[in-house]
Amino acid sequence: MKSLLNVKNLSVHFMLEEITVKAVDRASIEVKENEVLTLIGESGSGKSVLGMAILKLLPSNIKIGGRIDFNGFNLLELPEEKMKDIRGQEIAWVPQNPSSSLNPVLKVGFQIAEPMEVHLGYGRKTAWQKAIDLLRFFDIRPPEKRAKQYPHQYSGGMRQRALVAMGTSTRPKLIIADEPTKGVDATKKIRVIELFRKIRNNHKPSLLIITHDLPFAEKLADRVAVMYCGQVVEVAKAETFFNSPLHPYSKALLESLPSKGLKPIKGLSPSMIDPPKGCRFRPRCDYATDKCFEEPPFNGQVRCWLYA
Ligand SMILES: Nc1ncnc2c1ncn2[C@@H]1O[C@H](COP(=O)(O)OP(=O)(O)OP(=O)(O)O)[C@@H](O)[C@H]1O
Ligand code: NI
Repeated sequence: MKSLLNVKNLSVHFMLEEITVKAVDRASIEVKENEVLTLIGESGSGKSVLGMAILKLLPSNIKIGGRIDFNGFNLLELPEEKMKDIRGQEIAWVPQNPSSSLNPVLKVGFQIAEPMEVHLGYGRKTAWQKAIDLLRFFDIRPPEKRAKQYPHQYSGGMRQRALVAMGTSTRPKLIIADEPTKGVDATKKIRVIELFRKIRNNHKPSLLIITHDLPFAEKLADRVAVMYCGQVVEVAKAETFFNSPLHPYSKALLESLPSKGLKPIKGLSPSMIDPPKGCRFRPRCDYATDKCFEEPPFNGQVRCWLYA
């Protein structure tokens, strides 16, 4: 499969008054055409920052390094003008909180139709009709009536599906979804899974799904990338990963699942201001040796001296 997105050695540092938060540190991920990559890891490991960096949605007090190649361009070098087109048409961002991401004073149908008018050049009527088709596709019924309603008239699940409809209306090549199961109860989670499967079968985009919900990731992923303290520590095929993870952190993460014994990971997440030297998981790792005070190598799959 051809590569669509290639994030190489990306670093994102928040420059605060007295401190620097190294939220992402030389992270590399690749998303191929028509594949689903899930980015997993504990809260605060830098997943959302990495996702937002791709769309350049971060505040200005950051220092950013590395490159983000998308479809032949390094996004970090693209002017804001061009980034707007990319955001409107080629890469969709489905944010974490559907409630605050829809405009409360605009009809949902309009919010779905507008990007198609702006970016695909559709006339108002055609765009409205397409918005209704999309609402139907995403099971928001009756679509004609729902299109004329405002976000507060929708349930939480419907708002999330409407946001996805909005993000996918221009048939982007890449969809980045941040924690799509956050706040979704177990019975409704299956619908979110179906939703992404449907998008995938329909217009065959690539998906980057950011989540700390491992069972959810397992149901959708072709490949998995694991983040720990701002770094990507393992990348693997989903099936291989969920059966036999390599990195000690990945192993611990899977063992902490209810289905695998609910064994909590010992110790605390390290600081991103002053991360541990060498391997960042070393202070919590059962396999650590003196070697681990040195920066672990990355052989393309796992960042750990055990596999060097
Ligand atoms: N605007 C900001 N200014 C300073 N630090 C920030 C900012 N945004 C995020 N951070 C820090 O960057 C780090 C990574 O945050 P991020 O939101 O990417 O984590 P995450 O892996 O997405 O976690 P979660 O699963 O909780 O969403 C955290 O330490 C966070 O406090
Ligand atoms: Ni996040």
